[in-house]
Formats: sequence, structure tokens, C-alpha cells
Amino acid sequence: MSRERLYLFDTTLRDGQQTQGVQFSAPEKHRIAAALDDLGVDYIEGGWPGANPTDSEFFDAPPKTRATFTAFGMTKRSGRSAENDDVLATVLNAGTKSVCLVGKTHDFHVTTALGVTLEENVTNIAQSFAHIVAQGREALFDAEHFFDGYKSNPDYALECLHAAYTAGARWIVLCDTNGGTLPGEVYQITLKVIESGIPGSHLGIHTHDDTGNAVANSLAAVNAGARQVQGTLNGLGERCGNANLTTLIPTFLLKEPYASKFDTGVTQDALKGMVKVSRMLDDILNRVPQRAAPYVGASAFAHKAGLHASAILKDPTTYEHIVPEIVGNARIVPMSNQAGTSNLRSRLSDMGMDVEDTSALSRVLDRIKLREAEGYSYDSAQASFELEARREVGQMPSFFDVERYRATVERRRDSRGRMSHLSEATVVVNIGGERHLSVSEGMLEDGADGGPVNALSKALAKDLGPYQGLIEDMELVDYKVRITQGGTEARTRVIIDHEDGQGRRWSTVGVSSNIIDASFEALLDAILWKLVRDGAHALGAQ
Ligand SMILES: CC(=O)SCCNC(=O)CCNC(=O)[C@H](O)C(C)(C)COP(=O)(O)OP(=O)(O)OC[C@H]1O[C@@H](n2cnc3c(N)ncnc32)[C@H](O)[C@@H]1OP(=O)(O)O
Ligand SMILES: CC(=O)C(=O)O
Repeated sequence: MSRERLYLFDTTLRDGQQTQGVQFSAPEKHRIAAALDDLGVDYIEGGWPGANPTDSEFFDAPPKTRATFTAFGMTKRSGRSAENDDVLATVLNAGTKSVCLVGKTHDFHVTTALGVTLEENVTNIAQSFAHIVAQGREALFDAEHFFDGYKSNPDYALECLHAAYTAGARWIVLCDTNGGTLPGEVYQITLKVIESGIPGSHLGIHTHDDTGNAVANSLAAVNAGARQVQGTLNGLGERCGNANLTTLIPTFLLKEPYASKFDTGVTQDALKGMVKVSRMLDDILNRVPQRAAPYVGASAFAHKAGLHASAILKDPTTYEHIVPEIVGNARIVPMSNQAGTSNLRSRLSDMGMDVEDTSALSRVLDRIKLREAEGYSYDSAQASFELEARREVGQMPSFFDVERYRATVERRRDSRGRMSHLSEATVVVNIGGERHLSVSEGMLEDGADGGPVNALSKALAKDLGPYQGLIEDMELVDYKVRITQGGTEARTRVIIDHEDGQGRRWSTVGVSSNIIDASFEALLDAILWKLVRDGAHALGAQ
């Protein structure tokens, strides 16, 4: 079978920026564009020149990409020529090789949102594209609300597409703007478009995830013949997001019939960077990565249940649809109350612990299940699990003892009558018979009160004598609280994530009826795990 080219169009910097709460700066756009270019997408839509200062700044000094850098805008408005439309002029003045214009194809939107006649809209589309093409640009038509438009008035929706195509648009992109269309309809309607005379090699698909079908809809359009797929990294985008390219790209490269049928610009080698690219975007957005994201999520290859773990150890293909490393991910076999000895052996061996004694293994398993019944949760707090296992099998060095800690919170009015908060913590540890007392205030980088957990974290990490050098690069990056039982019996579970200078991220858990105490337990485990992993026992721990 001869292979066909499937084009990937990324709109993270345009539709992705339409995500609530997302606002990229120009330098961030440059970083994302460079990562997309390394990945191998064919088009990078940078934004809408002239729509806001950031996009204008970005287009003033555009990235140099192998991918076709694209400016976005809308078709000309009625009552002026394409040459005299200032919004269109600003888009064209960005000087990009390719230009994507959104235009209406749904009769209802033409009369209601634009308030023009159906004929005027067709003329506006045709003249806008003729103008772009006359300037030597590659033109794309984002046919807004196309599927809804087709269902309302198929002849008119197709007339709009043909107006752009006849005027020279290279790509006609069928948009499921409201995200309400299902895969069967996308497939059938895409076939109708092809039957109307626009070949699949000129058709693109742009979907939204409002029914959770953005990826399925993209695949349906490709199955019908479309050869350009638009999407965003991590599925960013207006409302529920766009088709997720971190799902679609591995699917096109690894799954049939796509892998045998299509070439894309993404190589198998670049595919190994998929997790990295996804995390980079989360890092820029200061978002916690979605654990369950297909292919790239931390749980995508996590085998929690005992039956799964047992089989995985015999042959990973028993519960994995692909080899995780192909997309830069990794297999994990977490511990929890769903686990059996297979999970345990696998975890211990990953931690470098060889435990032959089966009675020790059962003790660890019993201990973990008992602690989970008390409210601990080890499947996401693997570092705390490791410490618990070490304690149970006698492989946990003793670095220091916490003699006591105290945290206080104060709310007061200053001399100008303004309310302020102050949190303070004291921690006393005993290291080899020597007492170390540390006091810290809760303080954020901007000088605001960081709260009692922040104060405790600082006091605990302030003076650990010989171990101090090993913990200096630790940073608390996420803090989650959950009440595990209601009423007066309430127990609080705190899960804290840390990162260090070696790029490691680890999670620890604490449980108590008191949120500060639960936090302290998780903070303490985080430091102990770091000391165990970095060989602090060599510094004289017992
Ligand atoms: C489906 C999509 O996601 S398309 C992408 C949409 N992206 C964005 O809207 C983000 C960037 N947009 C913006 O910054 C602003 O909306 C701007 C600068 C483009 C326009 O701002 P304003 O001139 O203040 O207009 P406003 O946003 O209020 O309304 C949009 C105007 O464009 C018109 N319009 C909408 N689509 C089109 C189109 N395809 N062709 C021509 N005109 C259009 C609307 O009718 C409306 O005009 P009206 O005010 O005369 O009724
Ligand atoms: C153009 C676009 O983003 C849409 O129709 O969804």
C-alpha cells in the first residue's frame, strides 16, 4: 500500500490560548513553538496578529521554524473591500507564509451573529481568500460551525467551502466549533464534502472536546479522507479544549490503520519526546500534569491491581497497549490496598531493595493495607511507601529524631489598621545526640505570609547538620488536602510533591486528625526519602 502524507496543524498558541485561565507571554510562545518544531508538526498557528499586545509582539519577532508558521484572523467584514479591511490587513502584515481565516458556514450564524445576508457572507469569504492568495500566501479556511451548518442547510454550508476553495484556499478545515457532533456524523459529512468536489488532500479537521469525542471525531474525519488534523498540546482550547495532539500523534504513529497508511512529520525518535513536551506545557502553565492522560500521563502505564501487576511482571504486554518508552513514558507498579506480593516485589526491586524473606514481604503488605485503612494512600505517594517498606524490613537508616515542633498562626491589625497574617514554626531535631533548634516564618517569594505549612517546611529544612547540603535543592511543588472521613471522626490526608535539582519529583503522604500534623508527617517523609536516595547514610546515620 502506498503511503499518504497526513499533515499536523498545531493551534496551541491560538485556540489553546482561548482556554480559560491560559495567557501565554511572547517568550513562552517562543518556547512552545520551538518544542512543537522539534516534535515535527507541519504548521504552527501563532495567534491573531493585532488582536492583543502579546500576539502582536510575538508576530513582530516570529520564531524561525521548519514548520509553516501561520497567522490567524477572520474573513473581511461587509461594507469594505478585502484590501481595505484593517483587521485582515494587520493579519497579512505579519508576513507569515501561511494565513488561516475563520469564516461562517452556518446560515443561522451568518444572519444572527454577523447580521449580513447569506450572499454577502459568501462574497466576503471568496474575496478574502482571493486577496490572500494574490499575495502569494498559503491560505487555510477554518469553516466555523461547519457540521452544525451542514445539518441546518447543507447546500449553503458547502457553498461557503467552495467559495474559499475556488478562490485558492489550500486547505478547507471543517470545524466542529461547538464540539457537539459525534464521530458517525463527522465521518458521513466529511464524505459528503469530498463527494461535493473538495478532495480529502485539501481537507482538514478541527474539533472540540465538548462530548469527549474530539480525538474520535478527528480520526473519523481522517477515516473519511481528510488529510490535515488540527489540535493542541494537552488538549488545550476553548471551553473543553481541542483534539489533543499528545493523544493523536502517538495514535497516528503507532496504531492501525494509520501507522501503515500515513507519514507525518513526526519521527519515531521525536515521539520519544512526547511526555517531555506535554510536561513542558504544564510547567509553563503551572498546572499539575493530568495523571490519566492517554500515552503521556503518569498513570498511563501504572499497574495498581494485584492481578495486573502479577501478569505485568511475567509479560508487560498483558496489560499494556504499547511499550511506554516509545512515547517517553515509564511503567510503574504502585503499592496500595489493591496490591499483592507481585506489586510489592516489583516496587522493592525498583527501589533497589532485594527482599527474599517472604514473611517480611507479607509484613510490608499487611502494614500498607492497614495504613491505607487508616486513611493513608500510597498509590500516589510512592516515596512514603518506600520509607514504610524500609522500616518494616529493617532497611531504614536513622538520620535524626524530631523531638518536637510547633506552628502558630497569628492574624493582627498593624499600626495603619491593615489586617496581616503571620505564621511561625519551631522545630527541634536531635542529630547524633546534638539538639538543633530552628525557627522560621511562613513567607512566599513575594513577601506574603506563606502559612503554617510553609513555615514548618522551612524550619524543618533549616538546620539538619551534616545532611543540610543534601536537601538544599528540594522544592515543594504541590500540596493537596483531603478529608477522608466526615463528622467528628474526620481524618485529614495531605499529599505533598517535591522536586529537586536532579529533576526528580516524589510524593509523600501524612494523615492525622490535625491538618498541620498531617502536613508535618508528609514534609518529614519528603526529607527522609531524599536522604535515603542520595546516600545520606554514608554521612554517619545509624
Ligand atoms: C471559533 C473560534 O474560536 S474563532 C477565534 C476567535 N478568537 C478570538 O475571538 C480571539 C481574538 N479576538 C479578539 O481579540 C477580538 O474579538 C477582535 C480584536 C478580533 C475583534 O474585536 P472587536 O472588534 O472589539 O469585536 P468583537 O470581539 O466584539 O466582535 C467580533 C466582531 O467580528 C465579527 N465577526 C465574527 N466572525 C467574523 C467573520 N468570520 N468574518 C467577519 N466578521 C466576523 C462579529 O460579527 C463582530 O462584529 P460586530 O461587533 O460588528 O457585531
Ligand atoms: C476556528 C475555530 O477555532 C473553531 O471553529 O472552533
